[in-house]
Amino acid sequence: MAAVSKLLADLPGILSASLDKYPKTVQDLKKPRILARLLITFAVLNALRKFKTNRDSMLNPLFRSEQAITNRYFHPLSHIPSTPNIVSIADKDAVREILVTSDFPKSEIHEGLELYNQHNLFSSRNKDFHKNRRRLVAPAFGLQYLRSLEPVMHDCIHVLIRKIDEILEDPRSVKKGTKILPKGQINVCSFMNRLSLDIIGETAFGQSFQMVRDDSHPIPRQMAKTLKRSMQQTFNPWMRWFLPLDYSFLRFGAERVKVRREAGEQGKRADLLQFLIDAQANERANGNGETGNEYEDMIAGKLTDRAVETEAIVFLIAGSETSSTAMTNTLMYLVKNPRTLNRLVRELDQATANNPIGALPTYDQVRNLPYLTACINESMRLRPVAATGLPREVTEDTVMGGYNIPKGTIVLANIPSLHWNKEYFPRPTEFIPERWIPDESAFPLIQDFTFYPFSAGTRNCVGKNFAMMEMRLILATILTTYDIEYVPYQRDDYVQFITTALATESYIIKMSKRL
Ligand code: HEM
Repeated sequence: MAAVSKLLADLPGILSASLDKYPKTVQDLKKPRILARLLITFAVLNALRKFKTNRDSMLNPLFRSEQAITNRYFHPLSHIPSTPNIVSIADKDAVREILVTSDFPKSEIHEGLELYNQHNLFSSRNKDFHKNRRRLVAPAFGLQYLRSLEPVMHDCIHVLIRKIDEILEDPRSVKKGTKILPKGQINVCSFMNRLSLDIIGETAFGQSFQMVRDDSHPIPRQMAKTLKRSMQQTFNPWMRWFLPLDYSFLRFGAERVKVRREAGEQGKRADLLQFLIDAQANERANGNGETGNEYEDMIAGKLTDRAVETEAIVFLIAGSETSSTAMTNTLMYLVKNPRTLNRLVRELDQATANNPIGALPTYDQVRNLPYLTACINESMRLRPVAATGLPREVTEDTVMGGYNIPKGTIVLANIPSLHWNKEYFPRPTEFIPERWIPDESAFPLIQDFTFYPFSAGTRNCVGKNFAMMEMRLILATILTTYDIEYVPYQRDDYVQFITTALATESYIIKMSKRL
């Protein structure tokens, strides 16, 4: 202790000595000393605060004071070792082993998505918890239940069509402060993002964010900022000292659940939130509800009130940018490949030929269209949402692809490399939807376990059916309502924080109403 206090006392001198190499005046000499003192005070205060939060969360695993929610000084990755222990794997058999056969648990990095310091379906590494929670939540994404969401999705898509029409008519009718594009041009990246937020808002919280209409709801923006910053902090831990994370968007989830509960029988509607509330009520009625021991309830995956709020927020995080990026990418590949675009439009026109004017394509009309599915698959092959791969932790010494992998190693199922491997996908960088249609493909049949846009095994995407339904409905509507065309000279590179998105958050295409 004495040595530490001596070091602290000497530090300003040590720091300022290096800064003072060429002091000019007495004032110049003092400045670095003051700065050094300030920095040390700041560091000590933060260390104390971090220690306290750490201690609190160790004493109570469900530590959930307002401070823990809104200002997480303790980050689960703060003790990650600095030596690299990650192996990136793109061999199809090894990837299958990681995700399916051995079903290795998710890596520590996923804990960055723990909310209220509790496990949730996406973040948890605890297999028992995950099994129990997934059993409760998965039926919400069954095809039967999803069908009841079609009218909600249609309502949101109608708003999109109205908004696009408005902008095509008058390009200045965008939100104040947004760049006004030349007449006939639409930023589809922005609209796909806003539409998927509205849909998940409606289905997971019973309320659209009205992002398509107004683009001004604070919650999506605040959430995106926090998650982005959280990922930046994972790789640059020093940022935690200066930029605390703002988790106040969690309150939105809590408020929406409260509103729904208070509305009682009359407020019931068929959506994901109602499913969670009903599942909780069923568990309680069957005597399988919470025991009152918060920690045990969490590990057992019980649907506590907090769990209902958290899972709804998880749907918002996992189910918005993912679908919107996949749709933007598909539109981007289509405008760059007019022959493919024409063929898809023909398929959609045929499927919806009997629709009255203005009616949107229905799920029944689009769910089995081979070319539409092929185009979506091909775009997710070229640009998988998990662009940096899926990290898993090896729980015992193992041999994979002839290599010894010691316990504790992070194995990264490198999905993009797998998808771009010419052994599995000839002419891998080209957008060729025909490769997904066995009768038409010029290539050998696509092998099993080479395509993982939604991952695989126990941790595969629970929202896959939801996403496919949403993407089919939206793409079919856009392509049967508008002619679309490529706009040259724009960036289309992408970045990944939690999921993948276009770096510029913009992709512009020409649109005109079809006659
Ligand atoms: C095109 C759209 C989507 C893609 C490509 C996608 C992809 C993925 C992938 C690759 C994973 C595994 C992540 C990992 O192992 O680290 C995953 C998990 C998950 N996704 Fe999706 N997703 C999409 C849409 C959705 C939607 C719409 C929802 C919800 C409404 C959703 C909810 C989830 C959840 C809750 C998990 C965690 C499942 C578990 O661990 O049991 N996703 N998704």
